[in-house]
Amino acid sequence: MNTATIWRTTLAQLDTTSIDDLTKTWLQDAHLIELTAEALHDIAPGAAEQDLLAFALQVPNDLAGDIIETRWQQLLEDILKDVLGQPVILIVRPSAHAAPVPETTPPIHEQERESQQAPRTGSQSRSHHAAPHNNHNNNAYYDNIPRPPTQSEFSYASPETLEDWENEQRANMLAHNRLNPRYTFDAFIVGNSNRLAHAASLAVAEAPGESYNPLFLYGGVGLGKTHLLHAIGHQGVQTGLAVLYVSSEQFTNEIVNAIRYRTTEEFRAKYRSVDILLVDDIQFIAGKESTEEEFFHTFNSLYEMSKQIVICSDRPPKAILSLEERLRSRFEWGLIADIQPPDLETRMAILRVKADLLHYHVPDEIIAYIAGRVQTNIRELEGCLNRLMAYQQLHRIDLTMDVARSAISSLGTDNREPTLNSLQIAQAVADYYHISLEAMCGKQRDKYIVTPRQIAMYLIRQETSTSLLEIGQLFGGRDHSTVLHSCEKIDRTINVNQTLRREILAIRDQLMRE
Ligand SMILES: Nc1ncnc2c1ncn2[C@@H]1O[C@H](COP(=O)(O)OP(=O)(O)OP(=O)(O)O)[C@@H](O)[C@H]1O
Repeated sequence: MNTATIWRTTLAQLDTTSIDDLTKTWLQDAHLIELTAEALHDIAPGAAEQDLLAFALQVPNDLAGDIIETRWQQLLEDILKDVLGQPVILIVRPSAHAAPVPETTPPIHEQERESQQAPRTGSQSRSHHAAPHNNHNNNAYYDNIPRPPTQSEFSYASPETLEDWENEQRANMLAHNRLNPRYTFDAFIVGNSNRLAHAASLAVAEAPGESYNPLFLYGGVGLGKTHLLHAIGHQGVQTGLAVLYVSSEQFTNEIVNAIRYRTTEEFRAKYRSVDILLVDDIQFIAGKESTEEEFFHTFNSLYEMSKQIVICSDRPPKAILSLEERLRSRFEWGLIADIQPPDLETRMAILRVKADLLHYHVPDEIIAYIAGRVQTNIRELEGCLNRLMAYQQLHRIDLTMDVARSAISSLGTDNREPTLNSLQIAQAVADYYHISLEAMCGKQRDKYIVTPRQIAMYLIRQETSTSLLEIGQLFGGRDHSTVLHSCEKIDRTINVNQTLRREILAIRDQLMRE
């Protein structure tokens, strides 16, 4: 895909409903430019060390740069990541600075002057450093790249300043809390795998600090923990609360910098002035002594003030081995809710919602096909849908099952195809209905044999590229029109017969597990 296509695909997937008209125009006029590793290294050395694809987004003017960077950068990076299947860093630059040539670092007093104009918050820091009119500050693109303390940070000590600063912090958090606008409760599909986590998150969002405090959510990669965290945040923001979302990595970087530049007062004030603190990937603080210590005090002071704390992790508190005992026990005070990998129906529902959000019409059988392919990571599931859309649009062809197969297998995600063959499917169907494979593939016409046979034909047609003729041969030498008729019959019936649909989903689920 060239960068123009990547950008077009990204724009197609951006839910523009919440974007104002002016920004939409800027985004339409923007150009995506791929950055070489060298250029990225000069702009953001810390980022260059990570395995990221880097792009500069050339936008029409400084104001566009400011707004897109502050409000939409994260979302654009997320979508680009989905489109490309790889983490992406996006550097927003107004056109005057668009060429991916790094600029030299300005004298330090210039940085100080800029820093004094707007106090830094965790949520703002990236945008502040990378402000488009001073691209040199992209050198400090990530918070973990130490920067010299500014005058405003050193002079921050008297209670009066603290109070002003706190008010400003709250206002900033409301305006720039970096919550992903797509991660709302409305956009979250509830199934058995995430019901408890969803209900608990909703309860916390409705009465922060009152129901479960802390709420500890855990589950595997890409299962919706961050989504729920943001959804709680959005609801808090809507009710005028100060919400702070932070990854434990950011928290660690901030505390390291605060210690280094003696700004721990500022750090503490920031974290203790929030109404809802949302911390992602808490497992990463384990074993980091100063971070754990600081988090312990932050936790206590928010808890004592009945402020809500929500924490996410990839494992339950007990399994975070090097975590200090006093923190572990605090994490267990409230409610611990897990998120399990979604079942096939939930995966299909998620895909349906995501496709609808993209205004992308995807036939049910293709939704089922993708949901069957990706079982444990919803991010990957979305990635497949995005790639399918890009593939179809690039080739300008109708979306058929064959197109879906080639799109997904050509992108290397369909790693099950070679191992899933007709015979396996037939065997799985026979096992499910407790009949013998021989009977199912034979001539018998009893109903208890005929229906499984038709289901097996239907599934083989869906899951493999076996031709109608070959399927017919497998099932006692039936001709291709009989096979086609059977497949069409099952296709029609599952739309009206819930039991049959569930049975087929269960067989498919079982097959994918094997
Ligand atoms: N139940 C769901 N309904 C709709 N979308 C979902 C659901 N669960 C996850 N997603 C989507 O899947 C993607 C990955 O989710 P998210 O980033 O929240 O996962 P995570 O559990 O935080 O992963 P990680 O451990 O990698 O941080 C997001 O785009 C999110 O919107």
